[in-house]
Amino acid sequence: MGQADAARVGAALPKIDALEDVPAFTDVRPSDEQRAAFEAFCAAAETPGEMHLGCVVRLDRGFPLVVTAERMLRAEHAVGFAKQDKEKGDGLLPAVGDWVALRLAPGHDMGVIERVLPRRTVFERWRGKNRGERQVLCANVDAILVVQPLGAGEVLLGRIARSLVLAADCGAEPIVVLTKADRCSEEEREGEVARVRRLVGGGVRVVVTSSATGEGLDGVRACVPAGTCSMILGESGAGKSTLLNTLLGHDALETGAVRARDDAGRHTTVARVMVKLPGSCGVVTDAPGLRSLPLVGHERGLARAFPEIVEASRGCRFNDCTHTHEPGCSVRAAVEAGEIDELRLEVFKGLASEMRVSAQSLDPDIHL
Ligand SMILES: Nc1nc2c(ncn2[C@@H]2O[C@H](COP(=O)(O)OP(=O)(O)OP(=O)(O)O)[C@@H](O)[C@H]2O)c(=O)[nH]1
Ligand SMILES: [Zn+2]
Repeated sequence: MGQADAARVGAALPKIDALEDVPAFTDVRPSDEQRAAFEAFCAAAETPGEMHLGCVVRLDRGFPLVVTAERMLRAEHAVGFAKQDKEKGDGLLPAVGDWVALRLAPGHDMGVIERVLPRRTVFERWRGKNRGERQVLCANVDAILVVQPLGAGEVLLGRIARSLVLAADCGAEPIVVLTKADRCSEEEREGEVARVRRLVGGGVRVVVTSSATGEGLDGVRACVPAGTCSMILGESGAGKSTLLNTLLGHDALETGAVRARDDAGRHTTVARVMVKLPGSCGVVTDAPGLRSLPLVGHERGLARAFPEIVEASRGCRFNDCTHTHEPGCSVRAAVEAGEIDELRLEVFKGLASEMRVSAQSLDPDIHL
């Protein structure tokens, strides 16, 4: 996109001055490696004086908003991105949370993203089934807030486990946030929290919240300390936007509202935003309510989320043991001996079998 086109699209985007809760440069911290990569890039650049280190804090209709130490500005992608994009999918396009080398030519209002600096962590999801496309939802994320509502029947353990695997795979800390606590009885709530704790084990934090009563909000704040970036993940209606708005103290994000429709007539969120929580908290990225989070090649995440099962499976007689009916299954033996929780094994089996199926349907090229 040329500067003129970019300016035209830019004019349709929210006015920068009207944006609230946008993190400042000091709220989002580059790692030493990212700073070093930026300096190395500048040293080799033709116009090092025009280069700025920046963080992508919003994408409005795919259009990045970048904060640098001096200012906040809209940016477009350097021409080279279009080519990389075709060759390697959109994994290289800047995502929210990305640190970038931004060129700002004298007299221009719009920056040009010349390079996405190496990511510490990246939360991606697969889309397009076996076409092997990945979409980066957030880069450099420290924790994933896995949101599930209480008071709507049983909490979906499979959904939580799936999110745990994805978080573990990307190297971010998973934290379970159970919303809408005001919607259920004390008894129901205790039962659901116990099931969730049984699923996630002792190493994962579980916070119970209600945006209606204010319960648990400090617990969420404690999970997002200053200088860190968390991403909020949960299906549509889980209460993500309401939770964020309550933490922010005003209605910054649309809740339960009708959103723009995409080409297929589905509701979609047109903006992906990072917001700075008030006080000594860090930033949170709001991801759209995702319909599906397929597991494809997330073996590392599965092993991290279910270490005791993967460990025990090394003793199974068959390498491809599904721990269901095979003789010589160490995992089932460990369940019978009370060493592995049966609930965890049930959930694990569902996710592992999905991953086996998805691996078979994949285009082998995507492993390149
Ligand atoms: N009783 C109660 N209702 C809540 C609470 N939090 C959210 N809700 C309601 O749940 C509905 C969905 O909340 P949202 O915050 O829009 O859900 P979301 O996860 O952001 O959904 P998407 O924006 O579609 O991804 C709304 O009608 C909220 O008013 C809560 O703590 N208690
Ligand atoms: Zn087995």
